[in-house]
Amino acid sequence: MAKRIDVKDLNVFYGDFKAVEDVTMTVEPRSVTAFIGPSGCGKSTFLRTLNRMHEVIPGGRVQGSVMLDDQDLYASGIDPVAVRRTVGMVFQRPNPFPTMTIFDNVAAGLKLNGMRDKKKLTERVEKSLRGANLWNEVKDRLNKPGAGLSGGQQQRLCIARAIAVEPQVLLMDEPCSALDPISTLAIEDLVNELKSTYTIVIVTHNMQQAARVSDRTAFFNLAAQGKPGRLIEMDDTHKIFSNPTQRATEDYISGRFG
Ligand SMILES: Nc1ncnc2c1ncn2[C@@H]1O[C@H](COP(=O)(O)OP(=O)(O)OP(=O)(O)O)[C@@H](O)[C@H]1O
Repeated sequence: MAKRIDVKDLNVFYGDFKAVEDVTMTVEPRSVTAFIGPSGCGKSTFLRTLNRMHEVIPGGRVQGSVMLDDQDLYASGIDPVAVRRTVGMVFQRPNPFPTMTIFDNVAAGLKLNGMRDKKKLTERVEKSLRGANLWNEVKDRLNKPGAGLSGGQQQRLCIARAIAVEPQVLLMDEPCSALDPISTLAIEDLVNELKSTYTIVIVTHNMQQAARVSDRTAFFNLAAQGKPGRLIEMDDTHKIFSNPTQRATEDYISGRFG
């Protein structure tokens, strides 16, 4: 199910402003790739190009190609909504649909895709909640609002919602930044489990988190204020954190800037 992502010569714009320049990278299936780098270097912007979410921002456009296995996501005739189904996303702040029940939060995407059979819906909701390590905590209150859960539970609910529609890739944009350390560890454990099924890309400001959860790490940086962000170095995570090739990477991971 998991897919490989091949990005080639990607430039990303907001109107006339080039936010990210010339990124070429490969993300391997069934692995976790972390994006790190100082604030404003374009990690989130670049992440959103991987499921065509960038273009929902007025003026948002890209040049270059993003291949999911052998399909070019930006080829003419590709439906961006179908892309977002295949490449799911989890955001910084848990954002369950506040008035919906826990069950309906997970079932929403399935219903949108036309699944009506109650038994099938129930099975898929349970499977997704189990997959997100939330089932045991919520199985007795599926009909209560999602907004009544703790922050960490809400984020796992959002992960359950994302995996319910069976995506092949999961993009996570600082998924733990609003969570306490215990919930953060729960999400990290979950990421570790999910990578046997999905290709996962995670943006994080937390170096220890990148070192703990990822197989590969990509370091982005700005050449200067007002210049576009660039991919400086991408390698196995242990190599990036122990013996990076680029001076800027070493300075960043050792806390000398950023
Ligand atoms: N909606 C937008 N319209 C115009 N410019 C934007 C928009 N969103 C982001 N930018 C700009 O694009 C550049 C990259 O921003 P982005 O949020 O991708 O960086 P980031 O590395 O994810 O930062 P952070 O770590 O602080 O979240 C920045 O210069 C930012 O000001």
